Amino acid sequence: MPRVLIADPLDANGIEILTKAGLEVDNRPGLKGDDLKSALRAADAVIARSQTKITAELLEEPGKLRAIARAGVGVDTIDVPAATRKGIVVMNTPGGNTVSAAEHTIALMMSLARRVPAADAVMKKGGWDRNKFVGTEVTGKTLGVIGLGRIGREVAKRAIGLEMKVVGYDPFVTPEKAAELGIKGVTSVEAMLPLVDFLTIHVPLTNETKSLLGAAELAKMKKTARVLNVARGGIIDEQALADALAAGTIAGAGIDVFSVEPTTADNPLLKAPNIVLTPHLGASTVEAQENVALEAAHLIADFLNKGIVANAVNMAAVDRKELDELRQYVDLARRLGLLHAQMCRGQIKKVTLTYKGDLAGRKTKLLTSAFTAGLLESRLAPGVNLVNAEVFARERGIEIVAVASPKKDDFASLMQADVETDEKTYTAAGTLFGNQYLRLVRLGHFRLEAYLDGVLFIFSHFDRPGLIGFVGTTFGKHGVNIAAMNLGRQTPGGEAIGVLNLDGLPPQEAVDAAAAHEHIASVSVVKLPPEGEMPAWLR
Ligand SMILES: NC(=O)c1ccc[n+]([C@@H]2O[C@H](COP(=O)([O-])OP(=O)(O)OC[C@H]3O[C@@H](n4cnc5c(N)ncnc54)[C@H](O)[C@@H]3O)[C@@H](O)[C@H]2O)c1
Ligand SMILES: O=C(O)CC[C@@H](O)C(=O)O
Repeated sequence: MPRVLIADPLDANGIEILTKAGLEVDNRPGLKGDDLKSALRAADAVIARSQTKITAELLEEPGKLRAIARAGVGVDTIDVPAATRKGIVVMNTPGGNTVSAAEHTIALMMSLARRVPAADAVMKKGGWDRNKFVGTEVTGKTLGVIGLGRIGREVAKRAIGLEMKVVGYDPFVTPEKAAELGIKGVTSVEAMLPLVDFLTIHVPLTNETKSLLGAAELAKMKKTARVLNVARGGIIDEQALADALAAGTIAGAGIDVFSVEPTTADNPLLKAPNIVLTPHLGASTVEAQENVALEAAHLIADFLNKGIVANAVNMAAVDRKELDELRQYVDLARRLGLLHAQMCRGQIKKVTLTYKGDLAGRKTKLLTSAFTAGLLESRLAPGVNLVNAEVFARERGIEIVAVASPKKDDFASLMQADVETDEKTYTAAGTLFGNQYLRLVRLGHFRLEAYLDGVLFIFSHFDRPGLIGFVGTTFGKHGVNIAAMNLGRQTPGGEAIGVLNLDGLPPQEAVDAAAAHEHIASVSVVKLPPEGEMPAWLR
């Protein structure tokens, strides 16, 4: 029974989905250090919220772990490159907490504008001061939104409802699209800074967005402006913000997220004036927690039970229907990769995969990954799969190019793989006969129809009478049975290729004896999985 570790508190409905899906649930939120490490190794999948940081160190020996689901949006709490290298798929649940995060942003804005938390604290200490807490209206004020994705747009929609003017910046949203949303698009953060009364940030934490708002940026804002961060700690430089608040060059801040969580006593924002703080509560509503828990549980159950990959941040999505339709082609792609790995001589530089005919319109990213996994799996330690194959190829300096060519030639669908090494370019192409039988239909410039399973003896030769008989007799002498034979040639008497499907691996003496024939130019023995045998990642 596959096991799922629940690393952070998860809504009970999510746990129920996992149990009903026949999965064993290891519900131990809050594990740390070695306990977390061993729980991760013993699990097939893990569901985490933002408290648990899944680091490269935790994934060093991943054991059985195959999937990580983030019950939330930001995957900055997971070392995605490390997970990818280990072949672990990382999925998230965007959308489930969008409304909650947007509403929390508005809550912080209104709290700041009307100084609600400060007044509340004074009253609870017995005070009654009606002059100290004079606020500001938001109506007619300008809100700047950095990041016009799901949450940024929901915040903008609510701000428009509050009769605010909204300006927005997002490099992936055109000014026309922004205008459709009632937002005035600007072309840079700098252009927005002097205009706004409130500024809110809704971008992921990346190398590019780290310290997006530092001392220089804060200095460009109005002294009366207030800033909000319900995205990620570190996007606003905390020391620079604390200094600006203390100097009064910024009027206030509402902050939900911090560079170190839980915050430590030395966080400068804890002592800053005019600031409203919440401990990463953007997604903490009954509704959001139920949404993300259900979504994460479904993602994991579908992945472990059916091989469906959805919302993955490190591989192409694969739905059930696509997987069923493409499974044979994925198998074909991997086998072509395995074939090339065993035939190619020299250092592999570049792979060009051409998807022809009907295949051109399909989800070929999956096939590209499968080919690459096949190409690398015999050369690397076990663990190469659809998730990490292309990363490994890139790291080895192998360029992978995929080309779609809808024009049909001899076959309705064809996958051709050209592998360029420092010695020559090797070509092989395959297709499915009757939509299920895998066939090798091109090798170099020869056409053939060979099986793509078991042991293949491939020999390029000159088409001469008696040569095929010689090869058959040679293998016969060594007790090797030939199950099938396929020949391709261009002209009678010219260059030709032979592919024999053997019932077992031929002894080296038989191979050497065949290779010694004066009209045989080269030989390769290729071992492929038996027909229908697929790796775990494809079953
Ligand atoms: N506080 C919380 O509890 C909480 C809850 C949910 C999400 N979040 C955070 O909010 C972030 C945004 O979530 P979302 O669902 O809106 O994500 P999203 O992917 O829908 O939107 C992010 C937007 O940021 C834009 N962007 C990226 N880099 C940018 C840059 N340098 N400048 C301007 N725009 C840039 C992208 O184009 C995208 O449109 C998440 O990454 C997550 O870290 C926090
Ligand atoms: O786990 C949480 O509650 C926070 C989630 C939030 O930060 C997110 O990125 O979705």
